[in-house]
Amino acid sequence: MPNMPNMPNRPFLTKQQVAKVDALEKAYTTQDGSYNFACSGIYPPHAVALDKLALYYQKPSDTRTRGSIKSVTFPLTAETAKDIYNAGEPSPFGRGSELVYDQTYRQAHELKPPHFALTNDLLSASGLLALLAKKLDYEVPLEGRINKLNAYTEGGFFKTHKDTPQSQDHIGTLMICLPSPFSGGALVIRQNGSSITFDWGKQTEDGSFAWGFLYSDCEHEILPVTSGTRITIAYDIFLGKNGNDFKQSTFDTRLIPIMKAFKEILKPEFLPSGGSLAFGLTHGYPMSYGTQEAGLTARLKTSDAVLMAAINKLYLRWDYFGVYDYDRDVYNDDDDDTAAKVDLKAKKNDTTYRDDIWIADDFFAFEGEYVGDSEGPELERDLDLI
Ligand SMILES: O=C(O)CCC(=O)C(=O)O
Ligand SMILES: [Fe+2]
Repeated sequence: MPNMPNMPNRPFLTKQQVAKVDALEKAYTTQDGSYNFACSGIYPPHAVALDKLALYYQKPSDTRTRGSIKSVTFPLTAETAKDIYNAGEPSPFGRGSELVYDQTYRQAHELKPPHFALTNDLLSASGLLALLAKKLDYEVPLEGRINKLNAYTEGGFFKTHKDTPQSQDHIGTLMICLPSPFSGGALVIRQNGSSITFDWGKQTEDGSFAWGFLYSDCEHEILPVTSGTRITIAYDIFLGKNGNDFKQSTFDTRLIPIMKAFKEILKPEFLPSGGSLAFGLTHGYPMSYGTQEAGLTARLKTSDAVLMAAINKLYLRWDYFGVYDYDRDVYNDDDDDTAAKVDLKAKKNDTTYRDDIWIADDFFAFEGEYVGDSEGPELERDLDLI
C-alpha cells in the first residue's frame, strides 16, 4: 500500500491497564442490566381505541376490480386474518443489492401501502414514539414511517437477517403485532452474543396489540408459525430533526460509575507520557459512502450514547474515526515497513490485547478513513482534562 502514513504504535496493554479498561467497559455496557438493543411492550385494547379502529386492505392485483377493498375490525378472527394473508403477495427480501424471493429463506406474504391502511395512526394514537424515544434515551423526537404489513400463516418463517437501513437517520424497525389467533412465530433478536425473544401469540390473545423495536444492526428471525395467522405492521424508525446532542445540563445517574472508571484511567500512571484511548462502538451505524459523516453523536445508541455522555461530562477531548483494521488482514502479510507493530500470533495468545479498546501514541487518519464531524475538535494526542 503506497503512501500510507505511519500506522500508530499500538502497544499491548499491561495487566493493570486491562483491568482498568475492563472496569470502564463494564460500567458502560451493563448500565441498567437490561437488553439494550431491542425492547417491547403491550397495548391493551382500550389504549388504542379499538372500537374506532379498522384495517382496509386490497389484493394488489385486484386494484381494477370494483369492490376489491375490504375492511376488518379488531381483534381479527382466524378467518379475517387468513383473508389478509391471502390478499398479500409473497415477500421478497434484500440479498446484496437485489430483492429476491426464496421460499427456503422466507415464507411470508406482505402488503405495502397503498394496498392497506389503518383508520387511525396507531403510532400517534398510542404515544409509542414518545415512549420509545424515552426508553432508548434519545433527546430527539423519533419519526415512524409505515413500511409494510407482514403476514405468516402456519409453517411461515423468516430466517436470520438484518434489515437494510434506508438512510443515516434510520435507527431501526418497530413491529406492531395485530391481535389474531396464532401460535409460534416468535421474533428472536440477537446482538453481541445476547438474544431476546418476543413471543406475541399469547400476549395478544385478549385483543391487546404487542409492539417490539429492534435496532437495525441486530440480527433477527421469525420462528415458524405453528397455528393461525400472525400479522405485523412494520414501521421504519428515524431520528427526527431539531436534534440536540447530549445536554450537559441534565445529569444522568448512570454516568456515575462510568465517570468513576474514567477517573482511574486519567491517573498519570495509566498513560505516563500521554496518549490516546480508542473504543470500538458497541452498535453499528449506517454511513453514506464517500461523505463526511456529520452528527454521529446524536445517533449513538444506548451504551455508546452513555459512554459519549460521560466523556463530555468529563470534558475529555474526543473524535471519531472509521478504522480499517489493517493489522488484522492487509498488514499481516505485508513486509512494508509501515506495517503495524503488533505481532498477530502474539496478539491472539495474549489476554492483554483488546481488539475493541486501544491505546495508541498517535491517531491515524488517511484519505477516506476520517469520518469525524467536520466542525468537531482538532485531533488531539492527549487524553486531557481541560
Ligand atoms: O414479520 C415480522 O414481524 C418481522 C419481519 C422482518 O423482520 C422484516 O420484514 O424485516
Ligand atoms: Fe427484519
